[in-house]
Amino acid sequence: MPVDPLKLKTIEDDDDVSVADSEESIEDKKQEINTDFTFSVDGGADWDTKKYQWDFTNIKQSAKQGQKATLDEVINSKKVDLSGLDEDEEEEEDEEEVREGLSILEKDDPEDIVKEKRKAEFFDDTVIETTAEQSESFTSFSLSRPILKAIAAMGFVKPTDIQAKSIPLALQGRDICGSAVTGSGKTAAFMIPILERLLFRPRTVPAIRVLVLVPTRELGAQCHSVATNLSKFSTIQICLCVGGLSQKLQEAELRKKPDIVIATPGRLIDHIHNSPSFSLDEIEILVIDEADRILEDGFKAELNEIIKNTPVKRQTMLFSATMTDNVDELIKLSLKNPVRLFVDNNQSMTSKLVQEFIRVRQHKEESRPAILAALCSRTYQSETLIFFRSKAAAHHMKIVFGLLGLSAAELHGNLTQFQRLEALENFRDKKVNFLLATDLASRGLDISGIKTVINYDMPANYSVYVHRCGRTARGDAGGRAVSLVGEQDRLILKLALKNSRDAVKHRVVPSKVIAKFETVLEGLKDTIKEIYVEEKQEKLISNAEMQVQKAQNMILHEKEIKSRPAKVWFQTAEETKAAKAKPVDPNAPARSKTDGMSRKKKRLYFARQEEKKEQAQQQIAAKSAKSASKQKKLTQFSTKDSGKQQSKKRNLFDAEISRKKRK
Ligand SMILES: Nc1ncnc2c1ncn2[C@@H]1O[C@H](COP(=O)(O)OP(=O)(O)OP(=O)(O)O)[C@@H](O)[C@H]1O
Repeated sequence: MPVDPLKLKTIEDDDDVSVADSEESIEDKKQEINTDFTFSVDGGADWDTKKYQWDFTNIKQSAKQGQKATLDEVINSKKVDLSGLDEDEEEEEDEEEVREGLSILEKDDPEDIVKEKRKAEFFDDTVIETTAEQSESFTSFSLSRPILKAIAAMGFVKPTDIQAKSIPLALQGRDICGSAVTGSGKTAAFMIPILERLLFRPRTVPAIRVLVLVPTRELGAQCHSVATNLSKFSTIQICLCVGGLSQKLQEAELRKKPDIVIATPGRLIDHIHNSPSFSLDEIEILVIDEADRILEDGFKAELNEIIKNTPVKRQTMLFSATMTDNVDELIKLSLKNPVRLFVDNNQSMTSKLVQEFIRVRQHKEESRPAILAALCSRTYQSETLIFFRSKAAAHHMKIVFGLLGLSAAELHGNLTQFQRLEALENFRDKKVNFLLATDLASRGLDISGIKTVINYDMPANYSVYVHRCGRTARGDAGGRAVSLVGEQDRLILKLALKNSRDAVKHRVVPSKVIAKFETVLEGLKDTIKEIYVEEKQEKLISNAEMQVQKAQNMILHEKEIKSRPAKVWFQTAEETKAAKAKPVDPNAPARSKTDGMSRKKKRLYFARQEEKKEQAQQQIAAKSAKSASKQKKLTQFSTKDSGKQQSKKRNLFDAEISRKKRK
């Protein structure tokens, strides 16, 4: 297969690192290649004992700290005593199989056949077998010593499946669409071959050759940490360009032309337009991590702008646990003969994950805070990550948890970058037992030791559910995902059941326990109000202080400030607004019925669609039952039985979630 001759050399079997770059000085070479090192399979640790942990110490230094957190002090002074609340009632846990009746989710759309045909034409689906050696050791990829040494230092002994499959192809310069379950090592799957190829870069003229796009700042920081560790025995330079960190420092780093830039789309575009001399003209490898997220509507305009600025002749690699293979979405990335590497069934969960569901009845929606408080006080008391749909809900619960004496950090977009990184570190280092987060934390974050993920409310779609749950049960570790499921979440529940590999559980929090916690929370209402008032006052004071500081700066440095060039953004304010309102691409596929709907409306819409499908199926079943009864005229249904049928129809949700099979 002809591969585009990229400037970055592709490693062939007979290539030798020591003669690769005649321009490098002997000192450089010594630094890069330590010939004493030999890769040993016993040298590293396995999943459980691995040494590597991300480190944000340097990154935090360039993040603005913002106002000092006084909230914790206020909450602590108002804490309540919960002792005696969890005396007698034991939480029930019912094991059950709830998979029956899921056939309605089977695809029977004739359009699928056309789609499959297009995929077959678009992807290079030649089966690429991984050799036994490639699955057993990193040495089989002919990697250079500095890379092997770093891999060993990180405690990696054997490549994971996605690594074994993607490393040889990426080394050949092939375009890749890669998917494997959460926590399966996708970052190293693209970073190892990139670093290996960079060892062979021409050194005389520095250039930004690799761009890694990530959807969130935290994921960027984590990816930067992995790349820095994997390249620590080389001279490869890596720059992190994400929002919330000092733009000035980033500009200075970019001027030095680092080999790799890891960026979030917004900050990258800011640099393209506002940092003199920065461009993506020399990019030879583009990686889009969490690609399905970056291909979503929210990032569409930004992605188009970035792609427009990168050379067409490049290697492109896309990775995600829920990777799209929708050809329409991928075509605009001008992939060349891409290989589809779907290691697990795309959308599937790791087999180490236990999923539990707690039903929240429609008239009991307001019990969610009490259910969560009960779960976290009694059952999941540490190493628990809790997801909320909104920043306000996560923050509210942070106050509630504080008052209940449950140590928690919050992670969402209303915090400064410094606070966000610190929250992550505090949770990772077990300084707090709970992390209360929005979907900002749902993708990619790798925090070892998370035992439980709780979905306080279900996300808008199933792939977000997969990513949220994927924060636990990573690598070889086990984990549990506990979800509070309301009437409107039936579709996601069904998909979760359909795609789960093992039994799922139905957890019942005893109503007496919920009632007790409801009473406690009711008693806290006034205190919570007081805290909000204090918080608001604190914010007003700090805003006023900021204004004063700004005014002082203006007085002192007016000339310099006014002479700064005005910032440029690739869209006008109107265009940004319009982009949010309608698809930017005139050739984009027609809007789906749910486009523009709020998440709540979307969920209701999907639930209603599901209901309609079910009703249609039930009608068909009823019709065939009727015709069957006609043939056997003597058979009479008792009124009791038909009553049962009726109630079964009405309570299909009940049947799904609470059909019990005690073990
Ligand atoms: N070959 C390996 N051996 C042991 N540990 C590994 C190996 N490769 C990666 N890891 C570790 O596995 C963990 C998960 O890796 P990573 O975050 O890259 O997963 P991922 O597949 O990108 O997950 P997600 O889909 O959630 O983003 C990390 O802690 C990483 O250090």
